[in-house]
Amino acid sequence: MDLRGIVDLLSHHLYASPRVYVRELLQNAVDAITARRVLDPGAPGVVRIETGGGTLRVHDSGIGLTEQQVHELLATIGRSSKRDDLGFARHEFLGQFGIGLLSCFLVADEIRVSTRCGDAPAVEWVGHSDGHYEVGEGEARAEQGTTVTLVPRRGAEHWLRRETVVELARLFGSMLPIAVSVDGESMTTTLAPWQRDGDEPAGGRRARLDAYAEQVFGFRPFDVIDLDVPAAGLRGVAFVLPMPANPASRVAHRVYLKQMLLSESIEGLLPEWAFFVRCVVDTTELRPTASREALYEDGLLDQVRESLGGSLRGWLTALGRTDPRRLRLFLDVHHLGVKALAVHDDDMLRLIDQWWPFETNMGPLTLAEFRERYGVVRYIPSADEFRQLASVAAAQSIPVVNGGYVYDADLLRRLPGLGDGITTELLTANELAMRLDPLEPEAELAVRPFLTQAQRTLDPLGVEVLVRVFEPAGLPALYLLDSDTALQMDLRHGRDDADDLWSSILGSFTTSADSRPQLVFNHRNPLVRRAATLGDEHLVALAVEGLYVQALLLGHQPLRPADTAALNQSFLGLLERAMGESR
Ligand SMILES: Nc1ncnc2c1ncn2[C@@H]1O[C@H](COP(=O)(O)OP(=O)(O)OP(=O)(O)O)[C@@H](O)[C@H]1O
Repeated sequence: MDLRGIVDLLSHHLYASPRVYVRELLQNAVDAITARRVLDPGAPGVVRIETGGGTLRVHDSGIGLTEQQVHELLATIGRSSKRDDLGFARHEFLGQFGIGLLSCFLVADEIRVSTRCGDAPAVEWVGHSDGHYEVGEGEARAEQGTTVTLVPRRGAEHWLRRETVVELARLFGSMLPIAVSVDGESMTTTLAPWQRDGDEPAGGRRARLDAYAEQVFGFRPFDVIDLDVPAAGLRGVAFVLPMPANPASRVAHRVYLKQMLLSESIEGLLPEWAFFVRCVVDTTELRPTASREALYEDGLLDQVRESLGGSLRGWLTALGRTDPRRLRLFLDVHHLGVKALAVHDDDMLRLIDQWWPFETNMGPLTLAEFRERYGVVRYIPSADEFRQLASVAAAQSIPVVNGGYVYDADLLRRLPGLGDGITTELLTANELAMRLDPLEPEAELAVRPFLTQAQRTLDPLGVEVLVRVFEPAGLPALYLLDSDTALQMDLRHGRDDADDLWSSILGSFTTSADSRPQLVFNHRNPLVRRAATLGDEHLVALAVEGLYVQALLLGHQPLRPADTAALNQSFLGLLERAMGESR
């Protein structure tokens, strides 16, 4: 068979980079040692890699191959000694597909395998990338095991250089339980992040993990969370990011399979909401895809995802119980993620309820604190409306929460679902207007002429005029526009400006009720009282327009061209009157 097509397939479609050849060689060496130790548990376990001299040599003290196995296993694509009689991957091995050795053709033109199994004579197999191979008598080997020699392809020599091999052997093999060396230098670390050493001093493990996260992920973790899913033979550590993460960004984790690095960028290991951690895990049971760069989506992976999500949730709730100050610090950075989660998860909603300070018109308070002080959780679902109403509501002693930030209105709506007799209530501009005190009948009668004239002045601007008594007395008028009315106004404007078809479509959304924004004059305000008793109609009109625009500005409302015209008219008119009088 001509292997060139197969090599092309592997390099362009299966493996992300030729660097995986080191992983595949290490993996075969480790598997061979595992196989030998099944028969002889005390057998040596070393992998020595040598560079230089124009080739790369990988020696292992593994089980080796007989001549018959060489013919059967090395000369046939897809043949593997690591599957059982039924064709299932055998649990103790890393390999299973019978194609890994071919990845060496990504960097080599020739692969030589010199091997001895037990007392059988040594054999040498030489395979070429064009598909032909020879099998012959091997050089005598003092030790049982295998040496794989790669003769580089032209242009691929750099993949076999010492520095590259050291880097790749460390990357893929540093956590292996078997000693790996390159030109005599050890590649294996003493302790993997998920391992514990009884002799390690208190705080020593945390310092070690912090250093690991900094080196591998580039950040000093806010905290570390141990992960353990026995069903998947999974152990690991989740590092909590110390900075906000974009919930939409790809979250990739480092996954080891039986302590050999599978990939640095495995997605889908955790639930989507867990974007605030990066993990390093080792698993014995999850299955890799043939490229070994992703995990096979199966029921076990689902189970792992759920269980790891549970560990993160458990960490969060425990933090709330044991160290609320740190939980607050965590929420400062990751509240968006936790809120996203709380939209569907009661435990997280409780956490937000207890620990996340909301903006309220009585200062920042958690919802639990708010309830304790004021009972009903009254909230305004839009930040603009909150800004408009907060101070007036406060002056009437109506405490209210700003539910206008991302997820907040959803969370507030869900809050009563937590039970414990929690009640919430929406506060709209209209409701606030209804809570302002009406005038005594006599006073009401006295202001009627003023009200009629004010209404006439503001009719062209589409505003309804009211007079009420409210705090603070220093505020002459309040502009109230709730979101429903604002929508209706937008639709009406759109309908007036649009062509027939579009305007009939918009018309079907507008309600027949004539909802207009309201300007509420404050009868407690001395200026308003004076204006109400003025006989001078022109001056009243100027004052009403001026107070109207001031109320708009206080309510952070945008000025339409008609509002700006009213502002000019009132300002210039009042100036003129003032100058005329002083003349
Ligand atoms: N160093 C080695 N010592 C002993 N046998 C080996 C060695 N390298 C390869 N083999 C044999 O060659 C077979 C094919 O190896 P190859 O790497 O192509 O596939 P695999 O390891 O079985 O599976 P995968 O494609 O998943 O890596 C192995 O199943 C094994 O029997």
